[in-house]
Amino acid sequence: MLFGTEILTTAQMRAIESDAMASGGVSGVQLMQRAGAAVAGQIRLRWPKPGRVTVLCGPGNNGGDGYVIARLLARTDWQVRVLGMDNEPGPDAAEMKRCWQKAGPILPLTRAELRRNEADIYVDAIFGTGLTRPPVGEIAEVLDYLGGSDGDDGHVRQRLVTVDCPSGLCMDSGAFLGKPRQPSADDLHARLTITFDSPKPGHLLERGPACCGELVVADIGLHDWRVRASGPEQDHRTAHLTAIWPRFRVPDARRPAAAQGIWAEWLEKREGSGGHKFSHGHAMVLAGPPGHGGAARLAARAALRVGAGLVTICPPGAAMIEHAGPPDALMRRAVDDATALSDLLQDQRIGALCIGPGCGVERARELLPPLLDSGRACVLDADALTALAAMGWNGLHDRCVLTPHGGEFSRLFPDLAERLAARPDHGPALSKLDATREAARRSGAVVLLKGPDTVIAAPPRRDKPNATGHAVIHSAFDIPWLATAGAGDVLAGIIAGLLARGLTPLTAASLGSFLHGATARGIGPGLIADDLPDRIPGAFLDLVP
Ligand SMILES: NC(=O)C1=CN([C@@H]2O[C@H](COP(=O)(O)OP(=O)(O)OC[C@H]3O[C@@H](n4cnc5c(N)ncnc54)[C@H](O)[C@@H]3O)[C@@H](O)[C@H]2O)[C@@H](O)CC1
Ligand SMILES: [K+]
Repeated sequence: MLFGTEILTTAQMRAIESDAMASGGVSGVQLMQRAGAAVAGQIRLRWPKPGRVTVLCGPGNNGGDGYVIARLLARTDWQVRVLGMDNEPGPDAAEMKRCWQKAGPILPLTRAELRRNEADIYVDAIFGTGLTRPPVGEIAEVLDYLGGSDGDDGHVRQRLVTVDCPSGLCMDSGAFLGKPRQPSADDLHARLTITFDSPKPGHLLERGPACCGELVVADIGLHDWRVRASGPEQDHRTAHLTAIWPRFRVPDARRPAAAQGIWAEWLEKREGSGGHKFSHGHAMVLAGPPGHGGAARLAARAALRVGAGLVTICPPGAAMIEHAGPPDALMRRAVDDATALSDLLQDQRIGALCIGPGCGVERARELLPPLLDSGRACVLDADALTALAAMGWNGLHDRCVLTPHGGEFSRLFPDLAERLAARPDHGPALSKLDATREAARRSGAVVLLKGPDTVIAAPPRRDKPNATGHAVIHSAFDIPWLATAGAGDVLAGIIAGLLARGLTPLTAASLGSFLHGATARGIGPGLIADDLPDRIPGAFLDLVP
């Protein structure tokens, strides 16, 4: 099992809220008051001197939160203007609206009204998890204004606090409904977003991280119902979705840092597991023809650095000379063809293989059948993925980890990539998470779709083919310098090394992705892939609590 912060889809969040309310343990109004109080509290924490705030309230419960925020800020000497809609919301929001109306008026939610008076802070409580279609008309104009389409880019951005998410953002996918999926200059950017109970996928994927600004996850007392909903008998409902993201604030008890110590334990070489090098696993990296050895060597070095007991690099005989240099700890063995690989794999101590980096597509195509037949844990990257796109899924199994970047993913799963790139016209939009899960289901392998929002998905369990497998989002928007030649080869090697050490494929891929990111964070801008393997030990040390 992997440790991180649990994420909830919007459907899961709604189900937990319904359970909580149905139990009689908490009412909808109480939840709304806690949500509003959490946002008002964050505003007062960051802007201790009361000023002018404009609260924009939408037609549903997100708007209900807005009315609570307005009331609480008005009590603490803020000058509050509320812009709202002339509609009758659900009972909880209606009650909060009436409470606000005892304190002040509701002005029309229009761009003209919004522009009439400048504010120190704008609170976007227009849409949250209930967004189902692209905003249009007057609301779209209000959102465009907040996004800076008047040419005053950054004018509102630094003063925008969003409730649950920037309105228009689909919280399941991180896409803006009705807009292209690429970044756009008038996307709504917040300085601060406060969400409730758990992050949602849209906070971590696509436009979410850039547009939410700082994300605070506020506890509104749903813990007991979330835990119940993720129990083993309910596992179709929640859990199965984990975030690894070092930059957002969650209630103390759920900090990923608490889990990092457990990871460190897994990585530590211990007496109890046997002092012999073979007891820490033997990984093999299949290298390619002369002139292409660098990528495989990066992978092999990384596999050594994550603690595999032995790592052997296996180029064709003609390329052996290229691998004569350091590291001296690396073993070398020629593998010329499929027969040679089959023979070598008779050695049961070889626990994991990495194929793809610098391998050459033809060679990968030749070596894949015996490798897959052996049933060994393996990482298929780069040229192996190109070979696989032509060969189909035959022979793949749940000990395989596929590590495509976006381009490789679209060669392997063209229909999914096409749907993922399409402009979403209703919510929830197909997410990178959905697409990666579907890819894992189709291929029967663990799929790691790379990006600043890496998604790792396991295939469904054999005994539950219709359930979704566990998935992990590793958010790395803060380390753009990791997008550099060879970084993917290092990641493939890290995962192969962790597989050799006996970690499950999903854990090896997720922890590998985390270690890769943590190492890059420690290096900073200017990083080249060669720097990464040798800095992995430093990242290990940081894991120790
Ligand atoms: N359910 C609960 O108990 C809680 C909900 N909370 C808040 O409630 C929010 C969810 O509330 P809702 O489910 O009411 O959803 P929203 O408040 O996000 O909005 C839903 C309303 O907007 C309409 N709508 C959707 N897309 C539209 C569009 N493009 N143009 C115009 N109208 C559109 C829907 O038909 C619905 O009436 C959360 O994001 C959170 O802020 C919090 O108060 C915590 C407790
Ligand atoms: K909002």
